[in-house]
Amino acid sequence: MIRTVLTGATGRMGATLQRLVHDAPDLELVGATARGQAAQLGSLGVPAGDDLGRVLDAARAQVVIDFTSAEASVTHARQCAERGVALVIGSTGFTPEARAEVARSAASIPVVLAPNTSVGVNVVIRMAAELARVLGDGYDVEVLEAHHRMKKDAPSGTALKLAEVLAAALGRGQEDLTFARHGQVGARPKKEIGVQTLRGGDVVGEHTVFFYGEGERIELTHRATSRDQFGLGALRAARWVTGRAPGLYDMADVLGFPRAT
Ligand SMILES: NC(=O)C1=CN([C@@H]2O[C@H](COP(=O)(O)OP(=O)(O)OC[C@H]3O[C@@H](n4cnc5c(N)ncnc54)[C@H](OP(=O)(O)O)[C@@H]3O)[C@@H](O)[C@H]2O)C=CC1
Ligand SMILES: O=C(O)C1=N[C@H](C(=O)O)C[C@H](O)C1
Repeated sequence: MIRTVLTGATGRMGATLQRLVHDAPDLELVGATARGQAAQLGSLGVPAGDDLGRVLDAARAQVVIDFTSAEASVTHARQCAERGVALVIGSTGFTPEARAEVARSAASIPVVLAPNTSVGVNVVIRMAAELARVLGDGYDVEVLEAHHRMKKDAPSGTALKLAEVLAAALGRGQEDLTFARHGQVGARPKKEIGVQTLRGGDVVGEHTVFFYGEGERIELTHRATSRDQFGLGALRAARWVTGRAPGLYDMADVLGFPRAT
């Protein structure tokens, strides 16, 4: 049994993961954390609280699954590194500096950092890169994402990953990404990759890549209708990362895909 700790266990993903770990034959929940609502975790019967370090000291964990926030995940990565515990991070909203801090922790433990743990989305990311390579510069590329009204970061981590992978496939850079348009923006620069955000209701997560050509367009869409696929992918990542060599990995590594970027 893989001894597993969940951070953010009271959250939307945390609640999903509690159920999935409970149902998994090869994973055992040995600890849990939350922030303001940590008192709710008492009924789990495992070490719990608002401090991952203390929970890890009591739990003899092998892996932590972390869906909280980028800020919290940086601290969690440091706490795991200090104790030699493997880590799966699903949190999004990382600044380049926060990501670099996680990479520093990953020098001493294995870390999977994945803005989207659904297998389907990762297949779409791969297909999007392939389409971009085949279609080349003759098509205008736009990424559209939609999420529930409670989501804090924008654009989604998945949309950013798609944009990064598309830019790499087309030989473009960060300077070609445009995150919003308003006012007299002028004609669309040929190399621009637009990333647009919608927020509302209970949308679990939707991403579309548009390739707009002359007289045709191609749309590649993933729609999540439940959080279970994110959770099942995170469990797959937890099994894969436990016992690995230190390093910063992503879902492409977990799924055995060649790295897109
Ligand atoms: N990789 C993927 O496939 C997916 C990624 N996500 C990402 O996962 C993250 C969480 O999403 P979601 O579950 O919807 O968010 P929620 O707001 O529902 O849950 C966040 C959880 O994290 C806890 N938390 C926040 N800050 C801290 C902290 N400093 N220390 C400990 N616990 C903390 C909260 O505790 P409390 O409630 O007590 O404050 C809560 O339990 C987001 O970044 C989201 O974008 C979401 C879905 C899929
Ligand atoms: O916050 C969410 O809900 C989600 N966040 C991830 C992201 O930012 O890409 C993944 C998923 O679409 C749900």
